[in-house]
Amino acid sequence: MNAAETGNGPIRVGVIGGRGRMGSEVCRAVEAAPDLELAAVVDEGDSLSALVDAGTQVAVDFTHPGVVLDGIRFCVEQGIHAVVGTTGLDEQRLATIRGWLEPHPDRGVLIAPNFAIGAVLTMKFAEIAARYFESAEVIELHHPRKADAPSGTADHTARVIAAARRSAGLGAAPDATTQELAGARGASVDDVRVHSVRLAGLVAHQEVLFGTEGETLTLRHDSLDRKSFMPGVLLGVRKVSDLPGLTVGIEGLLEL
Ligand SMILES: NC(=O)c1ccc[n+]([C@@H]2O[C@H](COP(=O)([O-])OP(=O)(O)OC[C@H]3O[C@@H](n4cnc5c(N)ncnc54)[C@H](O)[C@@H]3O)[C@@H](O)[C@H]2O)c1
Ligand SMILES: O=C(O)C1=N[C@H](C(=O)O)CCC1
Repeated sequence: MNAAETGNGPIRVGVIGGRGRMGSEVCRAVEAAPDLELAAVVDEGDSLSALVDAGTQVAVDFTHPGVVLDGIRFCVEQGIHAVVGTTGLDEQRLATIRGWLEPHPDRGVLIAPNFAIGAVLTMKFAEIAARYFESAEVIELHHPRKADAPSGTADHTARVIAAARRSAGLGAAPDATTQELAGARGASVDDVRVHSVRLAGLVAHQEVLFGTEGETLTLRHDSLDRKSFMPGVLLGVRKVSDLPGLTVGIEGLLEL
């Protein structure tokens, strides 16, 4: 059987970054699922060929923005479907992945900035709300060992809001700031301000603030434990072989 086919038995899953915070949680979740089998665990210093040697059908990647493309390319070339949670994959990098997939129409790569159902819903609600408010800003709050800022989720949320504002014909949000200490107004992602907090004790949290004359709306999501990401990751592992090509986000799998 081609590795890209998952067949009827348990799906053989390999985890890239399997000794990290997310990767080790994924290993536990896969081991606890009767329809999945943990075939390989790969981390820094290990060869990706261990995935092939172990007959991996679906690889899950939670590594680092600096190395994630290597794992995805390896999987596509070796006929292994990939479920990717690692952040830092901008439009240019997504285009590169689409290029790798072109000669391999049977392979699936699913990339999601956030696998937690509440975070996915927050982004959906933000998309709905965006057209009704003059102002929108995003605050993301994470543990201090996080490598990237802003978070992939905040970046995605800001872009979703910006697109909804554009299609509703909204211009720039009101802001009279002319004098600013560098960074005081956060980063501008597609003209939406994004603020990053790094605080010991946190896991992954986000607030989306909307405001207009006389009212505000705040959407808040909290991942209090990395277990919150596991149902989404396992859903991706089970579905990715039915999703040839590149899929971004799990909202389509949840039928939102
Ligand atoms: N999509 C989501 O729902 C979601 C949720 C949480 C975290 N993340 C993202 O997942 C990524 C990992 O987060 P984390 O908190 O688990 O980080 P972490 O630092 O705890 O884990 C990363 C692991 O990758 C390993 N690694 C580094 N280079 C490697 C290589 N070349 N080959 C194999 N393994 C390698 C590291 O040794 C480490 O064990 C980050 O980009 C983070 O933003 C996404
Ligand atoms: O802990 C992290 O790192 C997280 N990264 C993702 C992001 O950047 O949005 C998802 C939430 C947790």
